[in-house]
Amino acid sequence: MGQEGGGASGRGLCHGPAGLGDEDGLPVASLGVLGPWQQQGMADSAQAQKLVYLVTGGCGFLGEHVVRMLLQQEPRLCELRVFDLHLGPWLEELETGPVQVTAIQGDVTQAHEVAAAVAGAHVVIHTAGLVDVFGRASPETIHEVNVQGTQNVIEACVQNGTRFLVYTSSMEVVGPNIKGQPFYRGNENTPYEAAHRHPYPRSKALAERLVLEANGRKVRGGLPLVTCALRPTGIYGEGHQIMKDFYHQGLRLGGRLLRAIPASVEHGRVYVGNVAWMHVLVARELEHRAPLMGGQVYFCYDNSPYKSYEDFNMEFLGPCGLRLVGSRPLLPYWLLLFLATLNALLQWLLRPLLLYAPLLNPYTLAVANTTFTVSTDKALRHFGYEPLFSWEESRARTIRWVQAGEDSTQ
Ligand SMILES: NC(=O)C1=CN([C@@H]2O[C@H](COP(=O)(O)OP(=O)(O)OC[C@H]3O[C@@H](n4cnc5c(N)ncnc54)[C@H](O)[C@@H]3O)[C@@H](O)[C@H]2O)C=CC1
Ligand SMILES: CC(C)CCC[C@@H](C)[C@H]1CC[C@H]2[C@@H]3[C@H](O)CC4=CC(=O)CC[C@]4(C)[C@H]3CC[C@]12C
Repeated sequence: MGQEGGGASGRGLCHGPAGLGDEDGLPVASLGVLGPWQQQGMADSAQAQKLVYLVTGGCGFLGEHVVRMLLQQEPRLCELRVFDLHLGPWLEELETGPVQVTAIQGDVTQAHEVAAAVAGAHVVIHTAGLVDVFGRASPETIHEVNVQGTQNVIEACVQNGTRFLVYTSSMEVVGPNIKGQPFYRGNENTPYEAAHRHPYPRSKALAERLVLEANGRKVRGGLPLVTCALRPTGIYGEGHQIMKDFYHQGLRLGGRLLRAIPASVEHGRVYVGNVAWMHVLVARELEHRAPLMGGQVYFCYDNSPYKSYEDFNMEFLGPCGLRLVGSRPLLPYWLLLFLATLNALLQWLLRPLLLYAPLLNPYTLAVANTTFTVSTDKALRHFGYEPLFSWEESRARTIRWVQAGEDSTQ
């Protein structure tokens, strides 16, 4: 991918918020996009293309779906900036079209890089984050990326006069909590003691609070910032690396996976396409429904069935030839907890020599073993959200992706 210095090209075509100018300074690459079907849609639309969107973490699992969804579903888009620490090769596939796609390699922990990327954007969708519950990164790094990075995004919006900020939070800001209390089909108002010790949920909770508290702050030009936070449950779909890991583990075990979690434990899951669609809708509606939506949180939900983590995965891995062995956990809980604790101890002992970060640790065991599901219609009531993909379609797409055996989401 070609890279340019200086400001993002194509910005001259779009008008920034309140006529603010752009800033320079980041390595950027401009890529035209839109397939023929989208070009047709644009031609049909009487709406002018005028909006500049920035998606941080736009090359991640969710971020890529948000980027593609915006290109398909946001006719007012003029420029789409994709900001990420690691730019994905799939960006190159995007063809020249009426929407300017600007790839920006940058780090959310670097305030000046974020400020340069935000300059001139109308809407920021902040999905970038360090998703680590396995002990790969230090607690300090997780805090820096998830909390300081979010603070940098907020300050950049304020400095640049960008008024609309959508934050990808997580169900983890609520729970499961350290007491392992169940959250059974709860909604945004369900009382629950949110108490965290693990760096990831703690960082997401702090970052979410920063975003919500920033709602109403005056941005450059004097207008108020409008923010809201989306809380997905466990996301699945094309690009879900842990699903692929379980698939390969099952293949290594001769087509079998061994049940570890009771089937009665419900774990909330949501299809990535619907999470992306919810981000696009929120971003679109924030302007018109600011008094209602500003400072609000929304769980991300769809019609995916309530099941245990493993039984849910089998909806995809079963048709790919795997079998879940055992109607009850094959190992008693105390033994799993012992193994998880042993893994944590080994991780600590080996740290000076190598990174040992298996999927099973006391935290992941607790999350997988605690019922946490949501049932709400807040997003429908506030901004008309309905899942774009049915459960059948979400399932079929995910199965197709697992079977394809590649890492691309397409
Ligand atoms: N995967 C899941 O089940 C859930 C994820 N989330 C949230 O959704 C968001 C996206 O998560 P995923 O797509 O699953 O993770 P991901 O790891 O696939 O994507 C995160 C993206 O952020 C980028 N990034 C990380 N550090 C960065 C930095 N310092 N500067 C710029 N970019 C950086 C990464 O390169 C990556 O492309 C995260 O904020 C996460 O907390 C929320 C609920 C569930
Ligand atoms: C046999 C083991 C006990 C099974 C381990 C499964 C775990 C690796 C995963 C079970 C639940 C997952 C988490 C959950 O879906 C909620 C999440 C929300 C986020 O914001 C980030 C990801 C995650 C923490 C997710 C991570 C993997 C699990 C712990």
